[in-house]
Parts: sequence; structure tokens; C-alpha cells
Amino acid sequence: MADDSAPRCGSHGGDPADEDTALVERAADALAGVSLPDGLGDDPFTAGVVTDVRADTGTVTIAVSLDPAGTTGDLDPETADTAVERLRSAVFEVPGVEEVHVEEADAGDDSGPDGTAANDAAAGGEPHGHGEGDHNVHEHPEPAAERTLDGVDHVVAVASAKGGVGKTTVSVALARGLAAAGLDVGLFDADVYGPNVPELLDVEGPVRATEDGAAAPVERAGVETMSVGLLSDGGPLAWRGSMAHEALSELLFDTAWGHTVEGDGDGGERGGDDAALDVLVLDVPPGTGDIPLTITQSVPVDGTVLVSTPAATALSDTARFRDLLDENGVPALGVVRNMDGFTCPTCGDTHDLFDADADPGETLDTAVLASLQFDASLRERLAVDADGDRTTDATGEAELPDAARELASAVGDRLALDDDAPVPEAAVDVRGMPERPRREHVRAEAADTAPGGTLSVVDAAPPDSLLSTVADGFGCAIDRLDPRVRRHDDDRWSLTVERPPAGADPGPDATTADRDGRNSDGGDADRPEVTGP
Ligand SMILES: Nc1ncnc2c1ncn2[C@@H]1O[C@H](COP(=O)(O)OP(=O)(O)OP(=O)(O)O)[C@@H](O)[C@H]1O
Repeated sequence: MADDSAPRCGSHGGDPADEDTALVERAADALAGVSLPDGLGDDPFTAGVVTDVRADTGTVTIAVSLDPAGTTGDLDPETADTAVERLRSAVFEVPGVEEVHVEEADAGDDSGPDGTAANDAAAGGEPHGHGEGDHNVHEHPEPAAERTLDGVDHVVAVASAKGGVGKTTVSVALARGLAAAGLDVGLFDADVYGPNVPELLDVEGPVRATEDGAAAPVERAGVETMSVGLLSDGGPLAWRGSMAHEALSELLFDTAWGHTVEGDGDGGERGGDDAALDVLVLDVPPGTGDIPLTITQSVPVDGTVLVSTPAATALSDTARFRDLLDENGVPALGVVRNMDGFTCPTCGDTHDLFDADADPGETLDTAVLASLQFDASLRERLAVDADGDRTTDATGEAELPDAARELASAVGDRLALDDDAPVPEAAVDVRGMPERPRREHVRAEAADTAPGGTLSVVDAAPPDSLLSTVADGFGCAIDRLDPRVRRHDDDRWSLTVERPPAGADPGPDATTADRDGRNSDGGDADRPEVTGP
């Protein structure tokens, strides 16, 4: 527990209401129990990491100093993010807390109970609101939410709550899969902690300039690439907070997408299309901290592809991250299940590497876009070798893993890249219907669909959760279905499913779909079909 003499709780802006005071006390108790990463001390209060806690009608603000001993320069950014995330998560768990803000303790503020932190929303009586870049505020400027990326049609962020789960692998797989489908694709490696894209795509610094002085991306395997790794000259990157954000923004917005410079300095320019890129994939730094959130907010992101292993802890972290993105107006397109089993080359059996019962789609309440097994050759198959583009030439095309194409297809469908795709004929339109009648209608339509026939449903939002209702109406297990989800425009999404033929095995637990649209068999619920965009 915290030392009672420590500067643990402060009120701000006059006498707080009784419930605010009680909330501050509960939040402080939760914070006192947080175990900080090594090097930051044992107790957040006695270590001086938490300098102030305030509450305002359900919103708790924590003032944090990651330089309590004047040694921040030595603190690596991932540790800083981990510390902030632990503090924030602890407060989130406190009953009555609806929102948590983390702000940097003012350097000049030694923060006693009366400490006043910079950036204090309450000072103006104007608490930070959702979607304004405030959720995890520590040391970064206001996100430039209105900036657009010239010549870029769609932006997809690939993000993960934890490092090392395969985010870069998935970013490259997605970019390459989209390029293989004939789209103009860019890949921006914003992973300040581990910018590995250059290595995978055989891109080297320094960043070259176009005639206009903008940063020129390098094209590899049909993917235009730019990476913070190209700025580091091979040295470690230790950016954090505003420095990282500003440098990343500058590089991202100053990149001349569509104007590539080859390795030998010759320039090239994509012609023809109005837009230089159909899709820009952003490889976002891992974690739920400041940098990932700021990036996804300051760029007009169409949606996020979350990457998670099927481990239960990774899933719960990812679910929290998903909620955070949601609260900040960044929609999740779905999740990629990485390291999802391992097929033994000797016996041919597939083994689970993590808890067998955990299902990312179900835990995260979002669609599973693709699954990648653990495959030691995956990196090599996604990589581009020094001689150029070995996987898109005539013989190498097949080397690109199917999962890369599948992922690209699922993402393409959800971005409505094929804007000519018609809404399926005779689709059941459930837009605007209340939840219960909507499900009952879909269940009845499914029950009326002849075996071997096709049911299509149109909804105003991603209709993944209706799949269990369809399965219920068909009288089969979800994993017997091969659905396709497609976005047609902002408020029209379709779900198309074929009813298994008569006599087909209905599958295990065919009747376990519940009324919330989840199935309880732990199988491939809500998993969309993955075909070419
Ligand atoms: N499905 C897979 N099968 C085998 N190895 C994989 C798979 N996915 C990722 N890896 C390997 O795991 C390591 C980490 O992957 P990757 O760099 O993509 O993760 P990351 O989440 O981007 O990591 P970081 O947090 O460092 O940015 C790499 O060596 C990669 O080749």
C-alpha cells in the first residue's frame, strides 16, 4: 500500500463533490497496488511516478511523472508505455470509473495534494471528451485529426496490444496481399520500437528526396515503403512522446506516395490514377499507450486490423485496446489470429500453441479476418530478397502465403475497395430494425432458405454478429458456414452465406448459438469468407 504521507491524491479546482472524493480514494488505492516495471520503483506514489489523482464525474485523471529521479533519458519507451498502461488499467477496474486520462506531471510541479498538472482539462471546467485525442495523454501534442494524406484513398492501421505478436509480419502480409490483388499499396512502418519492415522488404536508408524535397518511398514487390527505420541509420530508436509523434507525422505526411525513388537514385512516378495509393497500411508501434493511439487518431484511418495470438491474456489485452480505439473513434475491421496452431511436419497433426479454448473473434467481439499458423518459413516467404522481387515473378507468385491473400481479401471487402460490388439480390434488409426483431427476422429467413441455397442480409454496420443467428436458423454449427462480409458504402454491409446441403453434417453443438450472436463452441465463429477483393 502507499505511504500515507506520499503525495498520492489531490483535489483540483475547489472542493470536489463527495462522489469524486470517494472515486479518487478508490482510484488511489488501486494505483497503490500497481507493480511498476523494473527501474521505476515499487510503489507508484512513494516512487513519485503518480503525483496527482483527480476525479470529475466518473472521469479520473492521473498525473504521471516518468522522470521521478531525473533519469528519464534512460527509460526506454516501451517501459514507459507499460508503466502508463498498468496505471491506467488499474484505475479502469475501479467501480464507478468511466474514463481515465493520464497526463504528464508538470515538470515544475512537485505535486503535492494541491498539485496542478499541465493540460488540466478540469481547469477550464471542460473535461476531455471521447474522440479528441485525450484518452491517454502523456507528453504529446493534440492529434492533428483533420489532416489528410494526399493521394491516399484508404488507410488501414495494423496494431497490437503487445509487442512481438506478429504485427509487422501481418502488415507486410496485408500490403503484399493487396499488391498481389493489383492494388496500389503503400506501407508506412511507424513502429518506433522495432521498425523491421526495411529488413523484410530489403529497403535501406537514407531516405531520398523527390525534386520537391518530399521523402520518396521505395517500391518493393509492388509496395511503396517508408519506415522510421530508414531514419535511424541502423542505430536504436529511442523516441517517445511528442518527439516520436512529431517525427512520425512529419515523415508520414511528407512522404510523396506515388513518387518512388529506386535504390540507385532514379526516380519513378505512378501515373494514370488520380490517387497514388489505393491503400496505405500503417504498421503502428505495439502497446496501448500514447504513440499508437495518437497515430491512429492523427491520420484518417478507415479501420484497424488488430493482431493477437490466441493466448487468453493477449486476447484480454487486445479487447481492452479495441475498446480504447473504439472510444477514440477508430473502428476495428477485425482481428488476425496469429501463431494459431502449428502443424507438425512429421506427423501432420495440428497442435495448439496457446489455450485451446480461447477464440479471438469471440473474446474481442469482432470478426476474425485471417488466421496464420506458426510457420517458421513465413518470414522468408513474405520477405523480398536483395535481388528484387522474388515472390511476384512468374515462378515465385505462388510463394506468397495464402493467408496474405486471404487477409487482403477480407480487408478489401471491409474497405469497399470494389465499389462496384452490387448488394446481393434479394438480400434481407435489416437496417434500422431493433436488435431482437432483427435477429428473429434473420433467423426466420435462414430457416426458410432451402438447403444449398444462399441467404444474404444487409445491415447498416458490420453484420458479423448475425452469423450465429443465421447458423441457428440453418440448424448447423457456425464453423460449417463459409460467410462473406462486404462493405458497400458507409451504411450498407452485406453478409452472404450458403446453407449447407441437405444431409450435410450439421457440425458439433449445432444449436449452441446464443441470442447475443455468440456461439459457445469456441470454434471459428464470425469468421468471414476470404476471397479476392
Ligand atoms: N505466424 C508466425 N509463424 C512463425 N513466426 C512468426 C509468425 N508471426 C511472427 N513470427 C515471428 O515472430 C517475430 C516477431 O514478429 P513481428 O516482428 O512481426 O512482431 P511485431 O508484433 O511486429 O513485433 P514488434 O513488437 O517488435 O514490432 C519475428 O521473428 C517473426 O518472424
